[in-house]
Amino acid sequence: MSEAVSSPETDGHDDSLLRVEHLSKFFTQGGGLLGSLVDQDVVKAVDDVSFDIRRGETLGLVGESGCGKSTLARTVLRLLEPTQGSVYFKGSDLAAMSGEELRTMREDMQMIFQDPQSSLDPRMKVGPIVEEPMKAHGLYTGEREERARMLLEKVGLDPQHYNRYPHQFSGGQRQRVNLARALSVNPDFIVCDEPTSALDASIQAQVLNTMRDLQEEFGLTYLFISHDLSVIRHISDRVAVMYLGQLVELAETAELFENPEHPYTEALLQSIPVPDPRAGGQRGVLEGDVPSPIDPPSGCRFRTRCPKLIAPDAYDLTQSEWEAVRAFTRAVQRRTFEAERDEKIRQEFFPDGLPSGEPGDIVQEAIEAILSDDWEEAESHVRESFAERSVCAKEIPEYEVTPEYGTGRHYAACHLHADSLDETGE
Ligand SMILES: Nc1ncnc2c1ncn2[C@@H]1O[C@H](COP(=O)(O)OP(=O)(O)OP(=O)(O)O)[C@@H](O)[C@H]1O
Repeated sequence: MSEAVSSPETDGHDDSLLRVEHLSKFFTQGGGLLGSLVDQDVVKAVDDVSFDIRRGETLGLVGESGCGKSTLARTVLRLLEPTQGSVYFKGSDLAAMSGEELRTMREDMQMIFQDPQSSLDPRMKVGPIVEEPMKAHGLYTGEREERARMLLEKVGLDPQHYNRYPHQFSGGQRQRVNLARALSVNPDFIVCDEPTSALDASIQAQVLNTMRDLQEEFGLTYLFISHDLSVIRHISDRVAVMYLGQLVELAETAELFENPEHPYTEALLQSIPVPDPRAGGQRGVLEGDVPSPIDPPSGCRFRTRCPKLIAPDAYDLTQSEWEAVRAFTRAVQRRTFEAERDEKIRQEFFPDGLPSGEPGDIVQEAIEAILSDDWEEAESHVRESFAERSVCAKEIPEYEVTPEYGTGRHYAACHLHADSLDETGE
């Protein structure tokens, strides 16, 4: 099992601006009539996440809705108290900071949200909106208006717009106002949470380009969150992929897109809509629902949806036998076929015959349970006998693989890389 240093990219680069170590954020919800602790559910929104962000880079964070991206961002900024773990910003542990120290540090860490409409006070003119953080931090006294006008121009607006109200701007322009506002206190680090998701594609590209120009001019470092892989590819130097509260892959952008090493990343990439569907782009490769973060799967969290689940060592199955067993197991779990004759089920899933020995007996018993309409029995039998005996269910994967593109490190949390030379945690 890996140790603290083994998680992705936490090897303390000298140029790290931010280092996140084993960070977790759990929420408790529910509770019985008497609010008893026993009945409360613990939502593991972020669970043991480690990475670093280097000065001047953009780290993209991508994953499906609900995987914990926003919670991670807020916990990194300590807008939410971490349940466990540490965040080092410029080498200092944010958790150990007092109120005043944290306040000063916050000047350097700003956040931009998705919906520019709701984050701008409709009753305030944009000039004072941009000046607000300067006031709050007691900065640039006597020169705030001048600075606000300068920043409006830098983000691509007219300095004369200083006296306009938010409703007089388009969505893209409002997001530019937000950018100016975030920049007003001269931060080093900006967390951008889906900043362009509410915008049309062409406007989105313009705002992203402005963000890149500003990054260069002001020496900014971004953590850029999006569920949209094309946006992530456009803006990021490195990309972290998140699934069910954990990072599953982290690599330089070209490496991640050209050489994805985690089945979840592969599935995400294959589900990007292709401009011409007749060109043969695959769709719908991500089967099934994301499990609940209250009771996530053991071992690899993606295993319950993984098309590459590894065969249990306990059985001596050929690759094609295992593929048939795996397809049967998934179909039983999802009840995607009719309970008809024994022969018909065998024909559909095992046209070359059942595997010999114990695995074959298990499949036969599951088929019999299905024919007696006891799907639950069949489901638990195949789950306990196959899925839960896989290394994917038994061990948490943490590996480093050799990159094909670039020179950066490539972290891939998948047991398929157990043979990889650079296994972490040794
Ligand atoms: N305050 C809270 N109390 C309980 N559960 C929460 C709370 N905030 C978030 N969650 C849960 O934590 C998980 C992660 O949510 P989060 O909003 O961080 O995901 P996300 O990846 O940012 O999703 P989206 O892209 O939809 O914003 C979800 O299951 C969510 O329901």
